[in-house]
Amino acid sequence: MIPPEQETSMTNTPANILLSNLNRPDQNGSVHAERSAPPSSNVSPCLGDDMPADRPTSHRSSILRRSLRPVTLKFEDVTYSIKLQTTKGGWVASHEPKQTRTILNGVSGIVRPGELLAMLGPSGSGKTTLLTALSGRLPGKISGKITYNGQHFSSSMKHNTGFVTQDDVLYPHLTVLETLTYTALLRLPKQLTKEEKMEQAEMVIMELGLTRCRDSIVGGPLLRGVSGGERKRVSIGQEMLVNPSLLLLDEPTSGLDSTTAQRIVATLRQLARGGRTVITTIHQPSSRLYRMFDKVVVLSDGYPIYSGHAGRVMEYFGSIGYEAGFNFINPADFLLDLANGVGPDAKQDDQLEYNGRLEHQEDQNTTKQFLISSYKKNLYPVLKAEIQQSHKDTFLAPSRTTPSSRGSGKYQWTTSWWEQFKVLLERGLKERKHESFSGLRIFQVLSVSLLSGLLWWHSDTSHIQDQVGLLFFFSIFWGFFPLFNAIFAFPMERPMLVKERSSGMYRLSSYYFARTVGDLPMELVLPTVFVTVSYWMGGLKPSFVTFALTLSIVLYNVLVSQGLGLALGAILMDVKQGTTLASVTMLVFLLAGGYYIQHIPSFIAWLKYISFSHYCYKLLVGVQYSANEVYECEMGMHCSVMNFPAIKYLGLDSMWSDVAALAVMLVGYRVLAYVALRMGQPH
Ligand SMILES: Nc1ncnc2c1ncn2[C@@H]1O[C@H](COP(=O)(O)OP(=O)(O)OP(=O)(O)O)[C@@H](O)[C@H]1O
Repeated sequence: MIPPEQETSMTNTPANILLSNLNRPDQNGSVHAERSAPPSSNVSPCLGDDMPADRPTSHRSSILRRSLRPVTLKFEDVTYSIKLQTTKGGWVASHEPKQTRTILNGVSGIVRPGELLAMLGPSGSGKTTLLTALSGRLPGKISGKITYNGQHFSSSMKHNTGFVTQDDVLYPHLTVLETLTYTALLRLPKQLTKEEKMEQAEMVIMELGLTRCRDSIVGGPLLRGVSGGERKRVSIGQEMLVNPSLLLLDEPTSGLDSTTAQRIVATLRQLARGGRTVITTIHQPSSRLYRMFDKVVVLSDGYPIYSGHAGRVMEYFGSIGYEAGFNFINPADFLLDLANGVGPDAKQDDQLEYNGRLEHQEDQNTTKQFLISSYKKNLYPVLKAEIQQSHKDTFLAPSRTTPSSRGSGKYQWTTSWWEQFKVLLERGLKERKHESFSGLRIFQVLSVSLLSGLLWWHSDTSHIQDQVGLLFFFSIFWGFFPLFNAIFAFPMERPMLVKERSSGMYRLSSYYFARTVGDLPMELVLPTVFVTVSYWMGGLKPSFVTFALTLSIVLYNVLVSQGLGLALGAILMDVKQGTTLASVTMLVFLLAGGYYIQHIPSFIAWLKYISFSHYCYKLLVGVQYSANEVYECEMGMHCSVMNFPAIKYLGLDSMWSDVAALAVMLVGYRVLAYVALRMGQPH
């Protein structure tokens, strides 16, 4: 540790600057008092709420105020490459070796509890990739070393980490309070009562200044809800509920006005001051924002050009020959120019002719190369020594993490399976009630049922062909409708599922059951209404038992068809592909069902055995007509309905095997959907 009085007498070499920077926070990672001064409070968030920093200390009793398990994050020589997809050759697989692109190249740094680190760099420089790597969510192999209190990323660390993605993944129809309450119910430990969890959600709302919009819906691209800044704070609040020791945020200020952006960064700084380690990527911070950062990592094409104390950045670049001059009041502008290879004296592109621009490009590359090699020569050795020194410290003085938060021991879910199921079910019903009970859907079903009732108005066995047609229509309509609705379920929910599962919020099985059960009421109410209307209007057998059996068969068919839709959605995870495949499938089922064609060549007749509509149709006909029933086959002549060609072709014996075939499909499609979902999910 360098005594402060010596700092000023040291020569301004880059290495010394960094050494003094790295030693600035005290052993516990707490940062200087002047840094924790409250941010300016001249603007009020969420229509005038107070910011957390403006609150008197009596409000600071919340769990948000102090981190329970401080985390020191160190990353050393982090390098990450991806294999580029080659599109050459169109449909034919290319045999050329896949090209590799290095996105991160030897990035190092250290962030202690109480510090706010910002990652800066031009678009595409690798900020998000680095942030994702630090959150333990980057797929593929990362070389280098990332440690959390000297340990590798573990499942308990995952639950101690908050990750706020650039795009807010929130349910648009839930209110701010509902969003945070459901998150609290799912993420807070079972030792807390439901009331205590709800209280925590209220507290987060207060802490993040969302009180006045607590009952407003969150909204989204197609639905007006709270403002972008408020939405961002809801996302931060969701992570804050678990009081994470490590909080990572991807561009939390993008798209926001400078005042809101400042408010969000001020909140982050407050959170850091509570003993958390906070890391954020940021695009174009103003000088006001920049002053709130403790540390910065500057990336240029995936290479670091600076990693250290934010306040010493000008000194460092000055010491290697890049003085900011008068143009740069904002250090972030200066850093971004450097990361783009533009020195302070360089002419801007708009001041150059075409040829000049080409030369300018070369100059930029030379500048970048120089900055990268300066980093390697001057900053990297000191940073490495610092990281290794603190490795030793970690070894000598075990960190304050609780035993359960270390190591890779098996993680216990915060809530029971049943609790997760109940909360997810309730949340799903609330979020989708608008969609399920939408007037359009009800109109669609009611109008079709009335129309079919009118078209088949009081048909009787003398028009047996028409009656059988109505039963076939039941099987096809209630094959199509639930299938297409179910295809949307998982692809549309995927971002939410990935986000919540990545933070270990719930088991996949509890989500899956809650989702499928939640869809049932509407999936079953609509066909019930439909069958009731068209059955009695259409003049089918006036027997309550036959009606009840007909309804049960249609509902059974709905469940099977919904299962196929869920499976297609989960396998393809793409609505367009899913609906295309579903329409082909239903067309095949329609043609092979046994109504339109009764002389299908034997080599393709097996198609009907994979069609649930065929089984449904067969069962519907089977319950409608009994063996001793007759119909008028010719003028004055009566024949057994069992000899009616369409019914004879079906062969109404062995109806239990049809029920069994549908049961196999009912279970099989759902298991398939679950397996597909599990294979595509983070564990
Ligand atoms: N899976 C991937 N496939 C192809 N390219 C990728 C992939 N992931 C990242 N990249 C590329 O890596 C580079 C860094 O991406 P990253 O998103 O980390 O940049 P960024 O600095 O966060 O950019 P921005 O500020 O625009 O969000 C980009 O050029 C991006 O196109």
